[in-house]
Amino acid sequence: MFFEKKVERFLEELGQKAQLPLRVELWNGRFIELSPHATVTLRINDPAAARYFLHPTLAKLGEAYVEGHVDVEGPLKDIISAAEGLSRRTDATGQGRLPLWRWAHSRRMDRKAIQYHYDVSNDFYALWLDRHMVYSCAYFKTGEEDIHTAQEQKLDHICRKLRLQPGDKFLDIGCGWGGLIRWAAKHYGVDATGITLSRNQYEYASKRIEEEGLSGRCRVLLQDYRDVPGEAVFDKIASVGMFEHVGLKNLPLYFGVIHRLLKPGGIVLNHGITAADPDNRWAPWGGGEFIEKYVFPHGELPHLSLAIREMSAQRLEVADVETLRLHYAKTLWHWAERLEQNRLRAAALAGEKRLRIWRVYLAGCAHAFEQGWVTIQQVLAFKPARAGESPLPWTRAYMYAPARDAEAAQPSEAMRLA
Ligand SMILES: C[S@@+](CC[C@H](N)C(=O)[O-])C[C@H]1O[C@@H](n2cnc3c(N)ncnc32)[C@H](O)[C@@H]1O
Repeated sequence: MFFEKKVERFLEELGQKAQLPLRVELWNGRFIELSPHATVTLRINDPAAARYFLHPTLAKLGEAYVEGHVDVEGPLKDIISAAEGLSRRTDATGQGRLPLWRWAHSRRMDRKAIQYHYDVSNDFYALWLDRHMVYSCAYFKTGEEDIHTAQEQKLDHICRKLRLQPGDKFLDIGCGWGGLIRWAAKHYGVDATGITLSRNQYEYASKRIEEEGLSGRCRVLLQDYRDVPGEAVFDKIASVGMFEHVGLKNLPLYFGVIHRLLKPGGIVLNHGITAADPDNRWAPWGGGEFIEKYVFPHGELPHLSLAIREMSAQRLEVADVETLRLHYAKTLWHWAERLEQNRLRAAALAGEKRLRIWRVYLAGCAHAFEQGWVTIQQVLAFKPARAGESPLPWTRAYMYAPARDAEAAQPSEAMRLA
């Protein structure tokens, strides 16, 4: 009883101090209005759940919702802003924690983490991803495009940056449901191989490769990046939304594998989320803890400077960096809204708890990118062949060539000193 009163008082005080667009409905039917213009209703279902609100963080609030102790109604953006507002009351600075320990990232540990996130249900992912099932930041040219167009633009952007040519041996590390390998084989005439640790993705991608008549020049393997054999096998390598799973400890190993697999003069594009914090701190206000516990177990984000350092240490020469932070905020809002529109079906396919996790995660990450708590870059690099040569042209014009198939036929000249 004392506890319940304490929570009621805490929430009332909060209402006076913080202007949050929030109406709280308590387990006893009482309402506490935190603003005269509330757009979000938070229902606390039982007094025991009040413990989440004494020192709220994004992790605790997310957990209260995922475990069914609270329900929430209102526009997604307002819900996430209100959650941040509550967390700011607990900790004004919100500084994320330092990665004091580092996960071992053994093959077994990584496989289990990947299965947890990706082997949910292909139909569940199909409800809110685009028609190619691309599960990474899209590329917008106006910001008005739908998610299907923006993802196709992203696939082209990557293929052009890599200067894919007919006959190139192309590897996509962490290929997901195979969107990029199918696109590259179909439109750029490459021989494409994708690897993934998710059986669901492997089965889905294999089926679509066959259905689209790409067998023979496009394949997917169920394989860990550490186990791809050979040396100087590929002309071009992409890794898109995958290196977040590698772990800080294994970055030298990961970039070392890429260096081993690339032919001299070969090009790699590493597209991945990075920590905004230069010391690789987790996302603030408990956001990182929620992701670790419920979404991407053992994911770790390096700051861009560390990513570039580790690439360079493995003798990959960094040529170009593009930040896509707001592109990812927009992509995530698209996914979150599409999931909202399909909530009933999503719960039927993946279960109510998973739906709740994904609602928090998609809207929460959209907010995190919007606020600059995390960011994302495409880093283009190459394995130098000879001094005085680069496989890339003098200008960036090649990245924006108008027609993919025409460009593939007429590549621009690579840089070379006479
Ligand atoms: C966020 S998804 C991105 C998928 C795809 N690149 C896309 O853009 O749609 C991450 C991918 O990385 C793969 N992955 C993670 N760790 C891996 C590892 N150790 N070896 C191979 N693939 C891995 C997962 O299986 C998954 O396919």
